[in-house]
Amino acid sequence: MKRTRLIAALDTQSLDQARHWASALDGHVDAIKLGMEFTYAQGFSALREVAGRNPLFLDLKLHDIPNTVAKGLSSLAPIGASLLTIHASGGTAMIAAARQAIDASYPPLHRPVLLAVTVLTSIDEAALREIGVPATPREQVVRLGRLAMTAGADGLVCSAEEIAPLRDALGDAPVLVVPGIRPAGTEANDQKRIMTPRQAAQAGADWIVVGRPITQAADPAAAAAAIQAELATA
Ligand SMILES: O=C(O)c1cc(=O)[nH]c(=O)n1[C@@H]1O[C@H](COP(=O)(O)O)[C@@H](O)[C@H]1O
Repeated sequence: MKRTRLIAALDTQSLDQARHWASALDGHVDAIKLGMEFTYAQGFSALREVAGRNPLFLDLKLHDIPNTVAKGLSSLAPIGASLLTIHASGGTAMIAAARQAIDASYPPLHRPVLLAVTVLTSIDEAALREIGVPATPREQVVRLGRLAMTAGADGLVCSAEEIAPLRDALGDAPVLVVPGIRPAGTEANDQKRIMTPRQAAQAGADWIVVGRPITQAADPAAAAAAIQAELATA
């Protein structure tokens, strides 16, 4: 069975903090995720420095009209990210424009994995209803996942609860990236749809994304190593 890989989400505004975490985690994680908190505070030039030799997951969750998303993605090409995010709820035209922009702007051997975020892991059924979506998270994730893959995404961001229904609906094709991961005994924080690293690996996640359970641990490297051990024995 394929190995589930670990992405550490380094959510901070501080360059020193991000550098410190990245160096402590070197060799313990398979990729580094930097998102809007870090990028808005430190700018794009700091991204590569922090990721170092690790693959960079640049998580900016683009969601706009198709032309703006396409041009935004082509502006990101020089950074050389390995994974990028857009919101699946931007719809077919936006996702197709993102696909075209990636194919046109990135060298074929260095194309990032284009991930469509389905339903955020901080959203539950009540929150979906509040925004006018009369579906369970699982139903909505499968609906958006199918739409996004048909429109040209390479993969999907979902919670571990939706891995099995997505595999049933779409097979092995989508790269599944799974946040909302909480090792046993850690705080949920603002996450609603959570599972342990082991559960996500057993369900078939390609990558798990872990932020605070690593970065807020007394020893982040030890926390990451413990998660890797859990993945290896899942
Ligand atoms: O796209 C993401 O990475 C993402 C999607 C999602 O649905 N939920 C989610 O938590 N994330 C990101 O994954 C990370 C989770 O962080 P922790 O909750 O601290 O483990 C954060 O950086 C979020 O921005």
